[in-house]
Amino acid sequence: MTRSSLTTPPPGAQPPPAHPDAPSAGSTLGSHYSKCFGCGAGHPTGLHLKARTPDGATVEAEFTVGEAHQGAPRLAHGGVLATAMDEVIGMSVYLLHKPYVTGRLETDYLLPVPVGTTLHLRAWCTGIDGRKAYLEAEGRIGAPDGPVAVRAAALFIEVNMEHFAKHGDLAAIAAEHQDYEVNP
Ligand SMILES: CCCCCCCC(=O)SCCNC(=O)CCNC(=O)[C@H](O)C(C)(C)COP(=O)(O)OP(=O)(O)OC[C@H]1O[C@@H](n2cnc3c(N)ncnc32)[C@H](O)[C@@H]1OP(=O)(O)O
Repeated sequence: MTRSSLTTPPPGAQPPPAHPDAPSAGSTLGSHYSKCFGCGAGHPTGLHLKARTPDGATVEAEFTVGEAHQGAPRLAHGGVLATAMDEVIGMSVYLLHKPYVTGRLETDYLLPVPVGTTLHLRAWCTGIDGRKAYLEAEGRIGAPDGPVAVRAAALFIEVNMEHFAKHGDLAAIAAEHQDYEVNP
């Protein structure tokens, strides 16, 4: 991964220990919002990612590239692939058990991804430094140990629920999302 200094954890930053209330090894992770383009089951044209954590530290999901995801004929659009990486990384911050938003997302495209390909996505945290979470992800073609087509590195920033109240719709989160205390 040719990640920049902005997505590289500073010296000494470590992945956090497992949060006691975070999903445990073997858990399925629910969608954080039914209309989310990445994971919402209620989104008519979204990616509908369903994630799980095999070990409490990494998150896995699959994304099958369809007709609606093309850039060049029969090939996945790079922005759609970046969205899938953002989403699987976003799901991995579930394990931190705090609300975060994407601050920066860097993506390497290593192989073209034809329509019909199932990408096996995996994301994990590489370090925490204050409000900053450093995360990485990869998408492998056809199998969990298939060739790597996409890699991403990201900086997520911890926010409080006021972020969603001020800029979005906190009530919609409160109605669906029970993992965070919405009125601390
Ligand atoms: C509970 C429901 C969960 C739902 C999850 C949904 C997730 C999403 O939708 S993400 C959507 C896309 N992302 C966004 O919309 C975020 C938009 N950006 C923002 O709101 C703000 O810029 C935000 C919150 C990231 C940071 O603002 P703010 O809280 O004022 O913090 P700020 O002081 O600017 O930054 C904190 C630190 O992060 C660093 N930082 C912030 N953004 C970046 C960036 N893009 N690149 C590098 N560093 C950054 C700052 O330099 C600062 O570092 P330091 O502490 O060393 O000085």
